[in-house]
Amino acid sequence: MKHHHRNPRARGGRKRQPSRRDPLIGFEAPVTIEQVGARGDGIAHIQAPDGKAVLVYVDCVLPGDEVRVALRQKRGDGYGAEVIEEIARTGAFNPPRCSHFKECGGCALQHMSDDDYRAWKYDKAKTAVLRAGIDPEDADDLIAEVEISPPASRRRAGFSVHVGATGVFVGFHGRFSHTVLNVPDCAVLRPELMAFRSAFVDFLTSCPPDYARDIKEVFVTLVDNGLDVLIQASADPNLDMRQDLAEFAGAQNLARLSWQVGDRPDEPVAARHTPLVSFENVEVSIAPAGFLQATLDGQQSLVNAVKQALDEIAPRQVADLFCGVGSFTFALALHGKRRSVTAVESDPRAVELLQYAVGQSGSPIKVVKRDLFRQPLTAAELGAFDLVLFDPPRAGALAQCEQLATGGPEWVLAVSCNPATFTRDMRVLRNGGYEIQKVVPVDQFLWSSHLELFAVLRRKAV
Ligand SMILES: C[S@@+](CC[C@H](N)C(=O)[O-])C[C@H]1O[C@@H](n2cnc3c(N)ncnc32)[C@H](O)[C@@H]1O
Repeated sequence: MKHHHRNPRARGGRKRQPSRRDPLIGFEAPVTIEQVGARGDGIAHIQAPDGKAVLVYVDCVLPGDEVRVALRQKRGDGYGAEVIEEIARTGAFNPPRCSHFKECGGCALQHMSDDDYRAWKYDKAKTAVLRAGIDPEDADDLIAEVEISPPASRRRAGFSVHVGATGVFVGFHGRFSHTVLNVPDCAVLRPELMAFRSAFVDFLTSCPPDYARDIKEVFVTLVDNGLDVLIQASADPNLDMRQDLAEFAGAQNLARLSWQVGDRPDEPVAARHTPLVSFENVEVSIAPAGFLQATLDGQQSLVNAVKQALDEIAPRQVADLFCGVGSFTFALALHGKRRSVTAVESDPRAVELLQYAVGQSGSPIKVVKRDLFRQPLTAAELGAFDLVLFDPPRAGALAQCEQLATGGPEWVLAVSCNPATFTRDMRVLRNGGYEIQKVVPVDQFLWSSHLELFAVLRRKAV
């Protein structure tokens, strides 16, 4: 076989230049923090040696703080900068709630006072609503108070794992780094997840390092009857490791422990009880690391908002799009008067598990497997419903919103985990004749920059 060696000069290309270090990396300057940006970091400007204003993003600071920073890396349109000296702290600074706040990449805003934090999340919702084209005078009337999940309430976590010469680490990545940090006093996770994390560190410490080193991540979900755990690894466990894991699952009373290599299907190593969650008293099983709302409080806030809308709208035929295993589906079908629901989802496992729960409970729900990005419900199909709820992944529901804009029903309920795609989708719906009647911000990722938004939309009468 002939090999073609590429010679850039032979083809008139330029000789590759040795990479040159950015002269601003390492540059130090005093700054006053102007505001907290969308990702939770402080935003300020410094003057570079050439006189140009340079945007810097600074962690763990508040507006008004005066600090001396060193530029560490290029970040977007500016530079990530580290505080090397605190000159004057003027912001209402809350003592961080865990010992690893400054190093850990998990939370960005623990140091804000509770009132400022609430106001910051509200502003995030308001920015999304204003960008959707709502008149600034109307925005505050539309947006409800932010519903914030309390500390120690997150019921799902993906811990990174590193087993090496320096020890065993099960936790989160450091800020802008690949280093895995142990997080023994994380303030956002449920105590059951914290106890698991610590037991898993002990387990990996006692394992032969050769087995333990294959483990890259562990996903833990607290369900109604225990913990459902999925280990992501680079190789299959051998017989000894399987035996050890089964014993560990027993000792920790896990509901299920599964193992997955890359994208291959996961396999149960210890299936002790079927992991169950309950929606409107209907038990549903989840797939390993399958989607659930991040906190029970957040799920309840969203479901309550859905129920309130049902009470006001009294629909008869409902579509629940991107339904997962049914966090909203059973409320839509069973709250108050029973009504028929068509629930649509692309993930085959979620479809199967929801279908099973529907069959067992005799709920008036039809489950459909369909890819709503490629094949959204068409305007003609949407004619069968008087209410559509959609709850897409972070990418949003553009294709579906385009169909809703041309032929959607009178009422739409939108749930979003990404304010940017929420804004885009709301614009499409508003251009199609919908009015946003209400927005409920729901914060399930305490002290992070994430926010969920629930919106009620109604088609304007023509
Ligand atoms: C944010 S989750 C919401 C799930 C559910 N509504 C809940 O609250 O539990 C988004 C869901 O959309 C599903 N999904 C992702 N891409 C999809 C697509 N192209 N078509 C249909 N469903 C999709 C995911 O599998 C996931 O279940």
